[in-house]
Amino acid sequence: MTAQHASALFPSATVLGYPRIGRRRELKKAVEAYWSGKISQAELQGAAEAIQLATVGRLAELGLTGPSAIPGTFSLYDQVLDTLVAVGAVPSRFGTLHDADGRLGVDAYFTLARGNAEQQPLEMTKWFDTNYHYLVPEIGPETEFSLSSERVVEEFALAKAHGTVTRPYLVGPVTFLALAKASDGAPEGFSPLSRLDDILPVYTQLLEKLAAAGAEWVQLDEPALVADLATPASELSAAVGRAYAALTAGAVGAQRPAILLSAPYGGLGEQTAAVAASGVEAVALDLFKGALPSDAELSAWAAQFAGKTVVAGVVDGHNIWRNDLAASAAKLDSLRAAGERHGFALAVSTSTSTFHVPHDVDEEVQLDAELRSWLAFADQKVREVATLADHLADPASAKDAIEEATRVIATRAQAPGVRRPEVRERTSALTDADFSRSDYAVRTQAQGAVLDLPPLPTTTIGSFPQTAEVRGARARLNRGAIDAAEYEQLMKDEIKRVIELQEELGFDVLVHGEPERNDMVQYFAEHLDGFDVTVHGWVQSYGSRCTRPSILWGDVSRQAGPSILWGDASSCSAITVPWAAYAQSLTEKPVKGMLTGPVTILAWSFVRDDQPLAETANQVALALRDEIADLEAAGIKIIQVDEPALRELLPLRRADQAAYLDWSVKSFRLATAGAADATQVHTHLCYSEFGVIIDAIDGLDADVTSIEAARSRMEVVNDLESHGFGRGVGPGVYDIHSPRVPGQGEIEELLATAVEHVPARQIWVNPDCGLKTRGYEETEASLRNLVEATKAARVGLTVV
Ligand code: MET
Ligand SMILES: [Zn+2]
Repeated sequence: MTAQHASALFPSATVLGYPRIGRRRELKKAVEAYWSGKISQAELQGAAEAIQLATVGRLAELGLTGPSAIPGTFSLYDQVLDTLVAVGAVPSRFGTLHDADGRLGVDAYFTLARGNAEQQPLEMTKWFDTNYHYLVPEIGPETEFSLSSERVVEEFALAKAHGTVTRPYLVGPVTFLALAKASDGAPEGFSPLSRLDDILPVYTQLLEKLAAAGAEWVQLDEPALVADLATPASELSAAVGRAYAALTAGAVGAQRPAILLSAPYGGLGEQTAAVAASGVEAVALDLFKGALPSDAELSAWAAQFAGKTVVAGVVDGHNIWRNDLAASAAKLDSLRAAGERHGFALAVSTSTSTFHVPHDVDEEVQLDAELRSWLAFADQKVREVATLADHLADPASAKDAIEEATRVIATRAQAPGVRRPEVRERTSALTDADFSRSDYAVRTQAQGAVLDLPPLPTTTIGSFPQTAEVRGARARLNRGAIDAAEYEQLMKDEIKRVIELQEELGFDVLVHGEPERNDMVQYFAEHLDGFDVTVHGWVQSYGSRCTRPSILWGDVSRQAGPSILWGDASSCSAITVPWAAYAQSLTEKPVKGMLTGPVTILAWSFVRDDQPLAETANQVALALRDEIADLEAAGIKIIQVDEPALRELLPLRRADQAAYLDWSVKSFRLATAGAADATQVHTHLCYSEFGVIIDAIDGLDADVTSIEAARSRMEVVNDLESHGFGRGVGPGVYDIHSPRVPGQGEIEELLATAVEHVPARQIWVNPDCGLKTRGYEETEASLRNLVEATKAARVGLTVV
């Protein structure tokens, strides 16, 4: 057994992180007000501090009382960006963002996140298998590292001044570099992880400052260790060894806080040995997604952690179902026994940060009380963790709470709507034929006869800017201030405006603009049985952007009853048909019908955990298949089924990926395979790491696929080329995540790159994603440039 470190004891209960957007999205409001010049930097700072202090107060109230039990996981925008500015790793393309004192201030921080007139922002991509997007560091041989922001120290000092010693959080050095991309100028094959030795001194310096400020523990987050990334596993292990040898070299207390290395989102697998061998004082393991070793292997596994604290993440931080406390207590009991034999201490935690779930179920008073009793949001999870810590201290004290959880979970299984025979009969009767369309060649011909499209057809991804009027109309409908007929008219007016705008701009394939959709998943959830929606259940998606995932708790089908909208037409159970049909009635050009695909509906909802995802996906797919049939019957010739989340649910371990891709691709095919040959099926995916799942995308068998490409400067066309992707594809030429208007010349260049790599007959021209969050002014200017650039690109183009 190694010597016990002279560090403070780790608290018995903690969470790995907490929502930072505020219970009423106060951070979103403050940050956006700052961006638009409505509040000063000091006011923004005041709002940020108020959220941090409210969090500390709330977590203490919920039972995180010991020193260092409360994580300092606040962020103004993104935790990877926080770490990037702390170590000063500004990509050289931004020039000088540091001030005269070598600091990166708030404006530099937001420039990296949002870009400026000359520079695109940092690329954004999904954080592990979640719907959270982080900013991707760009690291090259030229990147200079220097301590450039002490925000994490200041945040710690703020809480301390108010009486609480928190546990500061940073993305660990291995994960920070493993998630970085090579900078533009870096030589071929350059690996950001090769800069590890250069970044470590800055972390050491920061740890020293934290210790000086009184921090007893720091949390270094290393989720890269639970995923199979491009970096070989042996290199990651070696990096963990080097990094934590350096970071633990100083004495705890005087030179650094004790270190909690956290590994959320899955099991450490073969990285366990490297982590256990490192000198860190505590390790947080995801024991919800990851598993405890079998009884036979437990002892050898446990022996590795001698002298440390194992922080057992037994409460899922990533979904909203009430924890099976009895099962968690059993895991903890066997861990405790192992810990007693092998000399490690034990603490209880969530498996991941809870910022993937909303704040508090008790806010959702409109939900059925029974459904509410099945759920645990962040605050409830804190209580669950505290209960389990009580169990470890004194089993009798937690007995009632554990039994209550067992009882509630049992009632859920029997509740009406959870299993409906008519839905299950349909999914169990499916055969292979239900999953396939005719050959692509046959379809292209049939579609060509119906659609008369120019080369490089232009279109958008579906949504147009959601104006304050549109959102206001929906709020008034919900309040009862206007009736359904009035609301319907307002939406129709908006659709008409959007159709006229697209005609005027010269688009080839139009959209109705999706004004009636508060959210692309929630809208469907509201029209399907088996779902419920929340009022305050916001979670951060990126920066100030939040989504409100729906709750998929029962068997899914289209609702049988009439909708409150569309008078007589409502006797059918259609979700989108009347809006699409209305839009089509206004123009000769084809209007795309817009659906959200089954995988995305699952990924962006909180999904039932009581059956395989494949079964749930097929239920949703059948509902969409019914909708497609109704759209065709209403004269819609192009139908887009968005699957922006296909990549997101991809398991982090390679060994699990094939099974996922099989059911996810099949569910999309099940949704779309009922379409006639002449109906052109589109899909939309919004991320740029296309290469990873290109076979799956091919497997979707969509006629046209639009994807993100502008932010990553068309890198995706290389993947398309090397794969020999043969169907229609629209690599986005306008990054809608930033307010920047792309110039016509810039778009022409992107298109030139695209047609160099992919046959022009396959190319579509479109933005990266929907325009919902943009303002009209910048959108119109950007779309005008897009259409004009396309016209220029068509000149002299030979399409074969
Ligand atoms: C996140 S993907 C968005 C697709 C949707 N059709 C839209 O345009 O908003
Ligand atoms: Zn998108």
